[in-house]
Amino acid sequence: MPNTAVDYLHVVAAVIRDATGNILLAQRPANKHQGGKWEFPGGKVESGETPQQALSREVHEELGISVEDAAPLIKVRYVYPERAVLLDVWEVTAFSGEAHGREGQPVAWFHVDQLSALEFPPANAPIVNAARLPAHCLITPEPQDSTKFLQQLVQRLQAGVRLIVFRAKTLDAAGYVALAHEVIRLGHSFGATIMLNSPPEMLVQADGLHLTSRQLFTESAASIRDTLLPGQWLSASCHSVAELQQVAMLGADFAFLSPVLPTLSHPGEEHLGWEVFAAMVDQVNIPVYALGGMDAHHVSTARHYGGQGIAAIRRLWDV
Ligand SMILES: Nc1nc2c([nH]c(=O)n2[C@H]2C[C@H](O)[C@@H](COP(=O)(O)OP(=O)(O)OP(=O)(O)O)O2)c(=O)[nH]1
Ligand SMILES: [Mg+2]
Repeated sequence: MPNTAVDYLHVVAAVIRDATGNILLAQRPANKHQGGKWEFPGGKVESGETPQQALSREVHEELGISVEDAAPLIKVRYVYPERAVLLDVWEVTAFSGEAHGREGQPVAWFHVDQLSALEFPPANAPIVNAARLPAHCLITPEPQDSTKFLQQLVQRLQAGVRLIVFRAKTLDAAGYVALAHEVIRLGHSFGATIMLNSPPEMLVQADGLHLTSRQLFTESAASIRDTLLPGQWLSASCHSVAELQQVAMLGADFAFLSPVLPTLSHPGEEHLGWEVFAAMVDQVNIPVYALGGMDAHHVSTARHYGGQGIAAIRRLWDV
């Protein structure tokens, strides 16, 4: 929860990707705060600078490259004993020049899967998650016919979907397990991350557990993180700041916040709108996907308002 009484030092940091998706990291000089650890290049915003100007300046000073395209990725507040920082993280998707450590610091390109094995400053866990997570998340619609469902799933995987919450409320336990087995097998053949709602016997093969907002305040939720294997993701659906804060408190890795826009399934229902979405996301340090009325075109808007990207059911399924 952001503590407004604290004076946060505004720091910009860059998740710089090359054409293959690898990420550029630098090692903090030993004599600096959090010295020796890997970091996303960046530094303090100087007075009179916009965050984007500070980002371009820091990246050029530290790496000798020019930022050509950048978009907000995540904001993280963290209170160290020595100082409180607001890490304002941008994704740099286009740059010119050859990156090198201009201040003598080691720099290296890493595959995203290598990131979780590196030592970062303690504030960085949500940034690493945001860097690893895609901008789109597919929540599966209720399966009517298993064969057709799996064919459509393969099409979505072929189209590039890499994060999927497999949800099926109408199947019985045996039906869910049987279909989950196939969803995991197909998803993994594309390198996709498959999240399940339940049940535990399938969870060992899946990449994580997704909680409904109703499950967030139950007794079992408090220790749910401990029931997962190392490296498995925990996520949840939210509709309020209280729920988002609970998700962060449970140690979850990401959340969905809905409904951001009017939906086809609940046309008359009240929705948050982008400004409220942004204000709510700003209260927590975890990646948040906008859900409700979203399609693939809303990704840059979602990022602009502080989101990780968009999550959708029908509009990512029936394309
Ligand atoms: N750049 C960067 N800073 C981070 C990360 N994680 C993290 O906790 N920090 C903290 C460490 C520092 O307290 C602060 C960045 O300040 P800094 O001293 O490196 O800033 P700077 O590059 O402007 O350095 P300087 O000119 O003052 O030497 O943010 C990260 O991933 N990247
Ligand atoms: Mg720096």
